[in-house]
Amino acid sequence: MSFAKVPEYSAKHPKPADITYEYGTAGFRTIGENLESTVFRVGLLAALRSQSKQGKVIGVMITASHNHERDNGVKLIDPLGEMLQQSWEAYCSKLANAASDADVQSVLEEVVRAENIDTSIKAKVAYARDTRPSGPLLQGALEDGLAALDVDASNYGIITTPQLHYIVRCLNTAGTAAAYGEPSEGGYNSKYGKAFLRLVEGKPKPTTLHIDAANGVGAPQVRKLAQSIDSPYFNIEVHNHDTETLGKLNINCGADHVKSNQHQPAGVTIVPGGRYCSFDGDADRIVYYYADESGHFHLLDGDKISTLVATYLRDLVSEAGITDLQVGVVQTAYANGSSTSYIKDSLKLPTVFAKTGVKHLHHKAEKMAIGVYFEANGHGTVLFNPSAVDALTNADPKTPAQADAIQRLWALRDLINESVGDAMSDMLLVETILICKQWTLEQWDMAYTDLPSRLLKVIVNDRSIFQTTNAEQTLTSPEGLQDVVDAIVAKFPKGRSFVRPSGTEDAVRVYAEAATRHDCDQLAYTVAGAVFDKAGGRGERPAEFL
Ligand SMILES: CC(=O)N[C@H]1[C@@H](OP(=O)(O)O)O[C@H](CO)[C@@H](O)[C@@H]1O
Ligand SMILES: [Mg+2]
Repeated sequence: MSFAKVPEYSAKHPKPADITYEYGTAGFRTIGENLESTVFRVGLLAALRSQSKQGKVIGVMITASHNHERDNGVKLIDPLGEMLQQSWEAYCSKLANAASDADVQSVLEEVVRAENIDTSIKAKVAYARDTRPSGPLLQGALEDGLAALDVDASNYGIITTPQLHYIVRCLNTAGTAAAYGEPSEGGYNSKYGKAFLRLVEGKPKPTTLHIDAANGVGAPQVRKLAQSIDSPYFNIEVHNHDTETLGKLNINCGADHVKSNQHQPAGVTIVPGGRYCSFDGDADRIVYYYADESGHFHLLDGDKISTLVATYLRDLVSEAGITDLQVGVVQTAYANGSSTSYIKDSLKLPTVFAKTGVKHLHHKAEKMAIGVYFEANGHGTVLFNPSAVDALTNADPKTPAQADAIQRLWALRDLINESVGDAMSDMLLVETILICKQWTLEQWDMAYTDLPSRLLKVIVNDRSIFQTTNAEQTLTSPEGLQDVVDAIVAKFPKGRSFVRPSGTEDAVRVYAEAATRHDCDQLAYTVAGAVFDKAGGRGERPAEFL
C-alpha cells in the first residue's frame, strides 16, 4: 500500500481550522457537517488497523446514537466486534487534528512505524450508518478514505450499531471453531431468533411488547427481526418508527430520554398491564417500563436488566450442577445504590465498578467467568469467558434437569450478542426470562426498590479541568471541589453524589441519589450549584430546588 493518493483525496475533505477533535467515550461525536474530514481520516486509520491485525476486518460505524439528529459520530470496531483498542484512540485524535494534508500523511507514517505495520497486507473494512441526514455525506467521506488506501471495503447499509459489531465478529471468525454466524442482517435475525424460540417454545405466550424505536434505525430492523422470528412469542408493536421525517430522531422519545426524564416517551400511550420498552437512536441501549394500577410510571433500567439476567444465569448454573462457574456483575458509579446492595447482599454475587463507557465495563466483565455488564442507561451484555465455555463443555449432567439447564445455558449464549450491548438481543434475553418465569414487568420490578436518583448537566468554561479517580467517583481536580461535594453529601441520609466530565458532550455531569425524592433533588442541585460556582459555570446556574 502506498500513501500516494492520500493528499489528493484528503484535499477533498479539509479539516475545519477552528475545531479540535477527540476520540471520546464512544468515538468522535459532534455536529454532523463538522465531521467530514474526521470520517475520511477514520477510513485511513481503519485500513492501518486492519493491516496491524494481519488483514482482519475492521468495522466503521457512523452514528451519534441518542444524541441530537444534527449530530453525528464515527467509531472503529476491532476484529471480535469489540470497541477499538484504547491505545489506538490517541492515533485517531492525532490524525483527526492533523492540520494539513501533508500532516495527515506524516501521522499515518508515524502510526506505521510505531505499530510496525506491514503495509503490503490487503486491508479490509466493513462499514454502516444509522438514519441521520448527515449519514450519506459522511459515508462518502469514509469511502474516499478507504479508496485512498485501496481497501477491500463492504458497505452494510443502514443497520444498528450492534448489528455491525456482530457482522465484524462473524467475518473474522468464519470457518473457525469460534464461528459466530452468517455475516449479514439476515444471519443476525436468524441466529438470535432461533436461539430465542429454542428457549421459549412450549411456554405460555406473552402479551404484546410495545417498542419505542426513537424514530431511529431500530424501527425497521426490529420489524425485520419480528418477520424472521414469525411467532406469537414475539408479538410486537413498534412506535416512533418514523425515520423519514426530519427532526424526529430521539426527540422526546428513546431510551436515553426515558431514562433521563423517568417518564414515558411521546408517541406511546401506556396503560396498566401493558409491556413497554425503548431503544436509543442506534439500538444499542434498551430500557423497559410500565404503569402500575394507579397509572404511575415505573422504569426498569440497565440495573434492573442486569440483576434479572444475573439472577437467571446464577440459578441456571446451579440447576446445571456446575459448582465452579461464577457469575459476576460489572456496573458503573451511575448504578442505583439499591441495585448494588441487592447484587451483593441478596444475590451474593461479586460486583465491581468500572469507568463510564461500555469499553471499560467490557474489559472488566472479560475477567469474570460469566460477566454481566450494564450501564444504568440500558447498554450492556453478558460475556462467557473461555473458562465458562470449558465448564459447559466438560459438564457431566447427572439428571435430565441438569442436562436441560446446560442446554439452556448454551442457547442463552447464542441469544446474547457478546460483541457489544445490543437492544434487540437484550430484548430477546429479557423476554426469554420473563416468559420462562411467567413474570409481568411489575413482578420483575419487585426484586428491589430504586433509590430516587437525579442526573444533571452543568455547562462550564473548560471541562478538561475536571479529573477523577476511584472509578470516576472522586474528583482530583479542580482542587478542593471534592471536599465541598463530600460536605454536602454528608447532610443527606443515604446520600451519594459524584461529578465527572462527560466524554460525549461539552458538559460536566452531576449524579445524586438519596433516601427521598426531595432530598435527592436538593442534593443534586446543591452539588450542581457548587460546581457551577467553583469551576467556571456558564449560562444559567442550576437552581431548580434552591
Ligand atoms: C451518564 C451516562 O449515561 N453517560 C453515557 C454517555 O457518556 P458520557 O461520558 O457521560 O457523556 O454516553 C456514553 C456513550 O453512549 C455512555 O456509554 C455513557 O453511559
Ligand atoms: Mg446508542
